[in-house]
Order: sequence, then structure tokens, then C-alpha cells
Amino acid sequence: MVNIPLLLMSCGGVGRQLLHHIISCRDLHSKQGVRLRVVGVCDSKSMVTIQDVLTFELGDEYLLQLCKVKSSGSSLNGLANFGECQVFRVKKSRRKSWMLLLLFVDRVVQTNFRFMPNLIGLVVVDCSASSQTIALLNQVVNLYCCVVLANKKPLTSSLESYDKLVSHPRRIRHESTVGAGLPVISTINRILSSGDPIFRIMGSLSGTLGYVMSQVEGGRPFSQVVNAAKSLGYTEPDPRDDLSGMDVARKALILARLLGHRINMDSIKVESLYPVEMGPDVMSLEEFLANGLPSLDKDIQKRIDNASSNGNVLDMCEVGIQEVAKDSALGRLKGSDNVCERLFITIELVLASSAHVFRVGKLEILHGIQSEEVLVVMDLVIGMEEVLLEIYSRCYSEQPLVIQGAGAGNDTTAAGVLADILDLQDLFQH
Ligand SMILES: NC(=O)C1=CN([C@@H]2O[C@H](COP(=O)(O)OP(=O)(O)OC[C@H]3O[C@@H](n4cnc5c(N)ncnc54)[C@H](OP(=O)(O)O)[C@@H]3O)[C@@H](O)[C@H]2O)C=CC1
Ligand SMILES: N[C@@H](CC=O)C(=O)O
Repeated sequence: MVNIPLLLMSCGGVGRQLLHHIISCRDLHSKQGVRLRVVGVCDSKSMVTIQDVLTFELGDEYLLQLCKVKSSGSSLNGLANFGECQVFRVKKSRRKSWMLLLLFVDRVVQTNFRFMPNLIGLVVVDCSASSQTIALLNQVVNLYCCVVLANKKPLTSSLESYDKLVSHPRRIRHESTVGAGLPVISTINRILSSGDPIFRIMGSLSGTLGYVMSQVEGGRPFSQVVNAAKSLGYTEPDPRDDLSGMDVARKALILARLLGHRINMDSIKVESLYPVEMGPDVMSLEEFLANGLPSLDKDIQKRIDNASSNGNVLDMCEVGIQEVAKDSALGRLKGSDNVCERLFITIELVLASSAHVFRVGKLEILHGIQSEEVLVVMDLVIGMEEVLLEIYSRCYSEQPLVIQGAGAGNDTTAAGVLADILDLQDLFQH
């Protein structure tokens, strides 16, 4: 039996769903000869672990209890010590919580290495949406640990940090960072490693924006559908990450870096759907949801009405939302329900998506136009949280390789994370 010890950073929507998936797949994994042993779970304020990670793990019942506590909105602090399970509380200092985790990981690795040299210590799974985990992740990759990410932030901070994180490519997986559970990253890696150069990626990669804009065009108030998308688990913990285009920009950066482009977030221009005074630095999330968001309803509706009275459709692009002619290339993408957002690294825009057979929006990364140029264009699918990605390479030049399906939601995201963890099993002890 292959034993894979796991430390899960987060116990939010995706984290809890992952624990449920792990528990419900016990029989399946057992038939496959794998045992996923959860040895630690933490949230932003506390950590639950066991002392002897070689012998014990957090039992399934305890994990379910932990999920229940977190679903009710409480902190892991609310859990009592039970048997081998110990709860560590960090009241104020986040730095301390980071140190606590690092000490834990270090201890696990030292303990493992004492008995099993040359083997991987544990898998650190980051399903948070925090950039506070970056420092820890950069440390653990040096401790012979594996890293699995749903969190996009560690891959989209500085290039130096990115390089560190991916310095052991066999030990890192991050499928769920782009397209949730869809096999986007692994497909691109397979194509690249076979020496087949990718020259264009086009796609629609925001489940939230696709859902929101389609519902709004269907007559529902903007604020209502953003809240619905949040309840459905499509949005980022702070939906402003979606509405500002930042979430898509992060996906674009992850893909661009995967293709070898040495670029940073500041190379990607985004245009937000809300004004600066409603940004996270100015307004709390609670205030934004309660007051900011509803105050945008009229403006968004007005733009939609204007667009329809002009015979146009709404298009979200480099200057935010704008109208495009219904019979224009963009307007035809998906009937009258069309939204487009362009995130571009060069100023020049290419609407290469215009003749696309699926008539859906695109995120587009083109390269090879000029040596330094990378172009990212995004245009959103209306009517669903589904995403679609086309990959053009030498082997897939006329007919692109297409990946399509649900691209947001806790279930599919956690499934992607689980598949990533299992993909690492060869590095662990039999
Ligand atoms: N939902 C989706 O469709 C997809 C989501 N993702 C990514 O998955 C991630 C999780 O999303 P979601 O589950 O909705 O988010 P939630 O807000 O529901 O959960 C985030 C969790 O992370 C914990 N956390 C915050 N800071 C830290 C920290 N420093 N150390 C450890 N844990 C921490 C939070 O703790 P606390 O409970 O104390 O606040 C919370 O439990 C995001 O990065 C998102 O981008 C990726 C693809 C698709
Ligand atoms: N908030 C994201 C979720 C996946 O990354 C989206 O809406 O696509």
C-alpha cells in the first residue's frame, strides 16, 4: 500500500470538499493500493495535527466533524483535542502560524527521513486563497515535500518565487489553478514535453463572469447573480477578484509562464467592473456585498439596455464593458449573449477568436508574434459556468485541441486537487 501523508492548508469550500472526496474514495483508493493519510489541516488561525504522523492520521470521523465546524462558520479553534489530534491556536500573529506550520512540516520530514531516506516527506496542499502561504511553500519544496495547489497566488507572485516553487517539477501539481478540475495544465505539459510548440491558447476561463453576465442579460440584477455565484462556489472568496478580472489575469499569467514567458502580473492589463472606491483596500467585503454591489445594478442594467437598443450586445473588453455590433465578429460569438474581456500584455489587440466555431468567448495567449510579445485576450461564455480552452500547436494547428467543461465550483476543483495528489503516488513509499 502506498501511503501519502497530507497537510491541507484551508478548510474552506474547496478544502472541505477535498476532505469529503478523500473519505468517499477510501474503497476505491484501497483497491488501487493507495492510502491518503491526512495528518494536518489548518485554517487562517489554527492548525489541527497529530504528533506521530508515521503511525497516526486524523480519522475520518474527526475530519467530518472538522468540516462541520468549519461549515458552521467557526474556526478550527472550536475543535477539542481528541486522542492523538491536537489543536494549535494562533490568536493574532499570522507569522507565528506560518512558523508553526513550517516546524510541523520540518518535523514530519525529519521523522520520515530518519527511517526512509530519499523519500518524499508529505504533500502540502494549498486550497487557500492567501498569499501568506507563499513563503511556507517555498520552504517546503526544499524539504523534499510535494506541493499541490488550487491557490493561484503562489504561482503568480514574483518570478523569483515562481522559479523556486517550480524548481522540482516532479513534486508540484496545480491542475485546479486553471479551469478547476479540467486537465488543462497536464495537457499543456504533455504537449510541451513532446517538443510540440504551442503557439496559441484561446479560451474562456472565468466560470463566474460567464455565469454572472448571462444571468444579467437574462434580466436578473447584477448584485443578485454575483451573490448566487458566490453561494454556488464559483467565485473567489472575495468576488471582487473575479469582477476585477484579476482571477482571469492570474490564470493567464500561469498559462503564459507555463509556456515559458518571464512575465509578471503588471504585464497584464485588467479593467474592473467596479470602481476603485469599492476596492478591497477601501471597502470591506461585507460592505461591498451589502452596499457596493447593489449600487452597481442600475449602471450595469443601463449599459445592457443601451446596448440592446442600439442593436448591440455587451462586451467586456479592454475598456471594461462596451458595446459591439451584433453582426461584428465579437457580437456573433454567441448570439446576442456575448461578453468579452481582453487581457493583453501587448497593447495591440487581435480578435482571432472571431471565426470560432463554438461561438464562445476567449482567453487568448498568442506568442511568436514578435519575440517579446504575448497577447492574452479573453472573451467570456455566456449562460454557464462552463469554460473552454483551445490549444494550437504544430500537431494541433488546423483543428485545435479543445478542453471544455465545468470550470468552477468546489466539487470539480477539489476533484482536480485529489487527482493531482494521486498523480504523485510514485514518489511515496510502498
Ligand atoms: N471555487 C472554485 O471554483 C475554484 C477555486 N479555486 C481556488 O481555490 C482556493 C479556495 O477557494 P475557496 O475554497 O472558495 O475559498 P474559501 O474562502 O472558502 O476558503 C479558504 C480557506 O483558506 C483558509 N486560509 C486563509 N488563509 C490561510 C493561511 N494563511 N493558511 C492556511 N489557510 C488559510 C481560510 O481559513 P478561515 O476559514 O480561517 O478563513 C479558509 O478555510 C482559492 O485560491 C481559489 O482561487 C481554484 C479553482 C476553482
Ligand atoms: N472564480 C473562478 C473559479 C476558478 O478558478 C472562476 O469563476 O472561474
